[in-house]
Amino acid sequence: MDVYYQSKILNPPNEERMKNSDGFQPSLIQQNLQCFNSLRLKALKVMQSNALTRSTVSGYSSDLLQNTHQYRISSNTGTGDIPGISEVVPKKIRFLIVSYHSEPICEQLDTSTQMVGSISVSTETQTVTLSNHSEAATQTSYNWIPVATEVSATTISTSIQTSSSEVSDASRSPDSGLHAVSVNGTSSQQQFSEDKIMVNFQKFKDALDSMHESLKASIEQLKQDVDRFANSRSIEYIRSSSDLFDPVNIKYNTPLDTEDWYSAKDDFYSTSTNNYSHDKSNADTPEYFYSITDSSTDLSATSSYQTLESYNSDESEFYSFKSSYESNRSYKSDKSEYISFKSPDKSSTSYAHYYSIDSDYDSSSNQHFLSPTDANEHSISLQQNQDIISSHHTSVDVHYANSSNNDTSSCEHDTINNEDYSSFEKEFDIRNLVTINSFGHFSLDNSTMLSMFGFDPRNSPFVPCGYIDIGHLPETLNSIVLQDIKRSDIRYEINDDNSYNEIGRGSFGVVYLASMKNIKNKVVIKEFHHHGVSWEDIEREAQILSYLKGQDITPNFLGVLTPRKKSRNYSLVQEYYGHGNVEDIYLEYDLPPDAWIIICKNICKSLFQIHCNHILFNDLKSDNILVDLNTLDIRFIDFGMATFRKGMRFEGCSGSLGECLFYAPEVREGCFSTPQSDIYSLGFLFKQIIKRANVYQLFPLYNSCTKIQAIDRPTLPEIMEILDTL
Ligand SMILES: Nc1ncnc2c1ncn2[C@@H]1O[C@H](COP(=O)(O)OP(=O)(O)OP(=O)(O)O)[C@@H](O)[C@H]1O
Repeated sequence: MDVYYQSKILNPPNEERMKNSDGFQPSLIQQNLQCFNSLRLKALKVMQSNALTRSTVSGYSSDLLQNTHQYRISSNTGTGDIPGISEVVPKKIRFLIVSYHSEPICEQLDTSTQMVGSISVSTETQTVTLSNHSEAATQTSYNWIPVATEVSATTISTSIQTSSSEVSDASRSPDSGLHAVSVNGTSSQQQFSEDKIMVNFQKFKDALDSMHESLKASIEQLKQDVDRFANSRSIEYIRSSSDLFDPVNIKYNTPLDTEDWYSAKDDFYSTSTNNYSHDKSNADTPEYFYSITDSSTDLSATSSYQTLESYNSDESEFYSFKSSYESNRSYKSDKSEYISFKSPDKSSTSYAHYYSIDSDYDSSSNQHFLSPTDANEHSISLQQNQDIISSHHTSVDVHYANSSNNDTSSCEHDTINNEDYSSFEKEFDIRNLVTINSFGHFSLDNSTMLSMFGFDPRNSPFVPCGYIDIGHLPETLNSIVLQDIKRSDIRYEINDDNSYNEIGRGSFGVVYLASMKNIKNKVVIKEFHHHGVSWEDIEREAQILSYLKGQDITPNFLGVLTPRKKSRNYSLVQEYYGHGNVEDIYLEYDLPPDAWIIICKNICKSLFQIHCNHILFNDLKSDNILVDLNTLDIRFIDFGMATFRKGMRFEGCSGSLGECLFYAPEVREGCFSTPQSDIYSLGFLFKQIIKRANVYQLFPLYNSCTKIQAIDRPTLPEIMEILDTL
């Protein structure tokens, strides 16, 4: 107590101190906060403009091969069950990860589960389709407007599972496109009774129903706007997708240059993800096509793309595809109009369109021109962007009409075969072009994926959760060189009985107090048990500590101490910090609630910064957080479970984790951890602080952070916002 009150006078407020501290990087947090805020603002704006009063839906997949699924249905009334929260947390849309699987979900299904329904969200067609498989083919489609257009996928398929009888063949097949039991926010389907799942399903349906009502008017409005654009040069765009998700062909009359409206819906992954998320049974239908009709010249052309086969492994992805361009007759290139397909990002442009037929490619604006913009240009060329493709093969079949007439029956024929990795270019005479068909395959390796996306969409749970990739994160931390500490520089503190002064003991080792040459503060030596902890584990923890060094997240990390005897293990050396861990503090000190609130804020701030560095802590509990009672600042220790850029998963030991209640339920069930699972553990810590230190203000936060469904847990910026009001 004394220490605390004294500190209030002697030390500047914690925030000031952090700002002035050398290593602290406010930009990291600020940029991420900006990202969160812009997503939220965008969402709020859409909700307001659509008069969404009750609920809305947003969802996206950030994965090319269905591994990571982002899905959110947020009912604004849904937060009402937490006392006080509905006032504090206004209508918001959160972007939380639901589940993440590195292999097809079917492997995680118990044989006693049966698919009872599926939810498909398609940003391509802007529909949500609910299918209830337990009744005879009930399927309902809803229109929607994606609220977050920065990252969105074409289609997300989500299945609802429940416990009973057999898994259907469709859901077992890795290629079925049905995956991720995300409705409950986790893949822990066994944990829910059938009733509960049906109730949840109903809740989803209700939420979608009301969303549908609210959005209907704005969709109508959108259509009217588009119609208003139509002018005398009537070009008809017929846009369609697979009938599975879009039973209605949308027909719009727009002038050719209304590309903004058109491309607004072409989100980041639209063309690419679209191809991977459909059911195999749909393979005969072109999965993606544009059909363009120019009524003034009677020209029509169709461009289509279809994935024939795709798979991924740890090392690479492989796609085989068929794409074609077909026009009803040769094109009279005396027009200056052009149609452009614009993607917001270079990588998606190359990815989605490199196989399409380009007359021109403007890399600065990322535009592809399907027809020449200049009357004198009569050629188009096939291009591939070499940068992103690590292996490639394409064969192209080209048909020309005889140049003198438009008789397609007497076509000239040209075939290109490309077997090597280099880029190729071939010019065609567009005036007589009738069809181009190309078949091919390409694969992307991991490093290519990283260079394209800035993160590996199959691994990183951070970007989908709203954390941006600031600067260039390294792919791994393996290149960090660890500081070797000289044993002669260390002096262990000795007890009266000549034993080393042991200040802590955990499952992985013993922590001794010592002093070190040239280091003013005391140091701690964390010596790992000889058995059960490998050098690789120790090295990984040390690399994470080095990576976070200087950011005031951990006690100052000094390096690694090599054992003198073979019977001992390596040790990590850190500066001594604070007055004990959180558990020690609530057991030994009687801090007032407002001091605890400050400690909680500091914990959240540090955890947020850990996440901003794309690290998951994975072991958040009271004895892994040290508190300085002078400043009420904190430091995280024990990064033995932490992971960089990816989630952590307990392999096959869900039973033995029964005791570890601070782990999120989805993690206990064997799913990969995410920022949201750290938040569950944070909620569990709040609960302990409430119980041990009587800080009842934290109750609503404990409640929301420990929601069973990861999607229902708040994000760290939201938690910090609430803590600021306490
Ligand atoms: N830098 C430090 N400054 C002060 N005390 C420390 C420091 N590092 C560790 N300790 C003390 O030692 C205890 C055990 O440390 P740590 O959690 O790193 O060990 P562990 O073997 O990994 O434990 P666990 O069983 O939780 O995994 C801590 O709870 C804390 O009380």
